[in-house]
Amino acid sequence: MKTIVKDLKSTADKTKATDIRAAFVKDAGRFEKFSARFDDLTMDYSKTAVNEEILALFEKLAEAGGVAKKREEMFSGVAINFTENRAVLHTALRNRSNTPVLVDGKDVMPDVNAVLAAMGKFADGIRSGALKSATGKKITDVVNIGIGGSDLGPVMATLALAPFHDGPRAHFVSNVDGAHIADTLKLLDAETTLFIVASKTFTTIETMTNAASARKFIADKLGDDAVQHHFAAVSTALEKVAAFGIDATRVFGFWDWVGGRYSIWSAIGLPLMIAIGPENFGKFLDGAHAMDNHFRTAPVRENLPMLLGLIGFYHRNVLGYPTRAILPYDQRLLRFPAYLQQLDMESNGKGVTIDGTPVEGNSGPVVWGEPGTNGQHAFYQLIHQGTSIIPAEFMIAANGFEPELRHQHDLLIANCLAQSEALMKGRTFEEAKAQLTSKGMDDKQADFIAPHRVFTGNRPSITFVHDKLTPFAFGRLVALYEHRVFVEGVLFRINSFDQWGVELGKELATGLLPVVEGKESAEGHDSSTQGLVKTLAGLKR
Ligand SMILES: O=P(O)(O)OC[C@H]1O[C@H](O)[C@H](O)[C@@H](O)[C@@H]1O
Repeated sequence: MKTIVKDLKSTADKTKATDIRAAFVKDAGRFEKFSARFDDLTMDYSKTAVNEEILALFEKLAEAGGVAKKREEMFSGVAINFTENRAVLHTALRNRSNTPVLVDGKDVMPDVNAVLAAMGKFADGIRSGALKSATGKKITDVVNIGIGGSDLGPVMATLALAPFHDGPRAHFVSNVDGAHIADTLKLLDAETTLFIVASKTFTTIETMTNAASARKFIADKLGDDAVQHHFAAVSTALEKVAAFGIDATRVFGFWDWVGGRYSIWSAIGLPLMIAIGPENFGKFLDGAHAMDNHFRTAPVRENLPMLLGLIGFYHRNVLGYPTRAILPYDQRLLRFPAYLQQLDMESNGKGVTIDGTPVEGNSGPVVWGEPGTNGQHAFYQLIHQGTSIIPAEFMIAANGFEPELRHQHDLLIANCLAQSEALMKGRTFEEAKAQLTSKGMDDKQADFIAPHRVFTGNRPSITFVHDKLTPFAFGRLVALYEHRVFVEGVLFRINSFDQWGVELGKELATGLLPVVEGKESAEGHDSSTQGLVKTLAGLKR
């Protein structure tokens, strides 16, 4: 591995791989060579610092890193999340071929199918009005109460598939800040609202606190007996759900081999299913399954998640780029960057390898982004001319859902393509100066202004193009990114599936609550924390 990383460095230098602009001038067939296709999904990575030699080294890197072996282990239920002794089987949740998947010798597929069927029945009941509120009314609003993986997936996906949303209105409450639930409840009629309490562990303080507030909302308005008609739950901790008082027929389980950030395919997807219907939810699973099969079988050079992961590793650990921007040219993918932040940063933000030794080089990058074109008018300045190189990942559909607004969609496409072209090509001093003088500026003034209008170019980007953001295409896209994170994690030699880094803050918050409430002294905390507690106490009313 180490020698291949070194070879990648020296080969990138020797072949001047980062001069992407020159590579395009030299080779008119660059797009054909450095793009890959899976059905209608095209991944154009020709605007990154790759060439034939680098690709050959990518193949070696994947081999030396043991990616294929780990991939098989993941798909076949080996406990690759060894710090928690768990299998990693979100792929079983969308295993539409229904081939057996064994965990400790037991096929998990019958349970997966049973929960999916129960979700479908419940979703249909809510959508049709057969499952009524306590006062016999049809449910008009569904509120998902969850956080992290129990929120980001459903909220992101429901927005992404808005054109298919024909069920009750969907709302999402995650933050423990009372403002979140208060602002949501203000919009709702208790009589026609269903709450879904979504928590893998059913202990997460934010979710439990919001669930208690929601329960009070129903009990105050409709009485205690109404609660059972207005709540459902999703969890792996079924006994804890029972203690909360949610009727067993409205509880949908999943399993410890589903990581929170990989749980949208499980019962955590219930609010999405209620919004778009079980059939469309099935198509969403189909798309992910298609990507799973592609990832599992396609050779490295044709394998989209493999290529995406290898390029990600190359950007981070060979070229040293600290962040990457996710820039969907699709307003409905508004929350996709936030979703990928959890998927990627919670998975690969680790400092220790699987051997318990410090990671050599770097692990996962900072992931951030916003949909285009909004980002263009906010932070693209830095991506184009700032001092950090930020690899960008663009995504665009050939077709929107509003044929009458085709002209707007074409404008969206033009913007997306223009950005990646501008990043790659840039603008030289001579070009900038010529532009100015052609507009009548004198030579001296043009010399003075032109440096500010220079773009270095050679800024890497990947562009994904597909037909349309259908449930199938969307499932495929999410699974693509999951597998990319997997590939990078294997190459970083880390466990991508635990999240110990989240724990410390949680522990300290629990300890600080009585201090903030004034029941315990702040003694023993550092002077900054003590000072802040005191300042806040002074302002408290
Ligand atoms: O679903 P829950 O058990 O409530 O967990 C919600 C979230 O909690 C923590 O922050 C974990 O790090 C996340 O991975 C998880 O998604």
